[in-house]
Amino acid sequence: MADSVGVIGGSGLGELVGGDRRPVATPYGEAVVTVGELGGREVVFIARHGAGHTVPPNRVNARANAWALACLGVRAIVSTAAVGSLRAELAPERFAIADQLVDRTTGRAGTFFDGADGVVRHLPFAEPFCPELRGLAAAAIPDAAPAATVAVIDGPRFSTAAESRILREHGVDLVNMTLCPEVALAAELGMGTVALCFVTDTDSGNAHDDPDAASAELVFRRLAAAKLRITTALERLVGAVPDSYAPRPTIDDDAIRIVLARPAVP
Ligand SMILES: CSC[C@H]1O[C@H](OP(=O)(O)O)[C@H](O)[C@@H]1O
Ligand SMILES: Nc1ncnc2[nH]cnc12
Repeated sequence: MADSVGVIGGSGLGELVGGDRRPVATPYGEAVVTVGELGGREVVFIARHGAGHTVPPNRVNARANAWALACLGVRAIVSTAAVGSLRAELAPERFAIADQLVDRTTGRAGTFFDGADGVVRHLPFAEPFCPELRGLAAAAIPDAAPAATVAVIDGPRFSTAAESRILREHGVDLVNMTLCPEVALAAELGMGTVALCFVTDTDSGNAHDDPDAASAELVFRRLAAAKLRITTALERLVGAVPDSYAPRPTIDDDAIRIVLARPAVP
């Protein structure tokens, strides 16, 4: 049987597939998954912020989520991310496929290889997202910008105008609060990721009275209005992942096996 595709739903996608939500105990605490169907195939769905957006970005248990998906046999992860845009050409309501990350988060548990049991590995991360999955996404969602550099900030507050300007001057296209360390943790467990970004706002805005400047109210309103578009794009992308999909080798299998054998805590 084909491997399930993992789907991590971001803001606005607390519920996506029918099926029972069930807790999975992991060494890092509980993950909540729903095994269901999307795009004609079995998916393991995780709502990043919980079903009712009760988990803020700085408290997402990304290690528990990645560990649960890997244990359930997932090899490809398709995620969604609401993003603020720093570029006029990436206007609100556009899709973009992330290809680079700038990690501006602090203090998040960002690795499975923290040396606790003597297993130390260093993830190659020049290409944080899986090129094969990005190519599939670009073909499946032709109106999406095919590449974008995303800076990930701690949140939950949005950026100041100065922070936003500095990111833009440093070549960043989009801003988000959750893709780090999620993408690296998935790669550490041998899973490939593609992130479908949906532009909800212009971050701190292009003028002091920019109506597209970020606010949670605006982000949720735009996500709600676009839910069908986002779900349809996800279905296409999930349906495009071939049964033969094999992630790029990242960390050696022995080390991954050791991480996945760690005892779950109830
Ligand atoms: C609700 S405003 C900010 C919130 O939206 C994004 O979430 P996600 O990446 O899960 O789609 C952003 O990262 C923040 O968590
Ligand atoms: N402007 C922004 N900054 C960070 N995360 C976001 N998610 C949606 N819009 C955002």
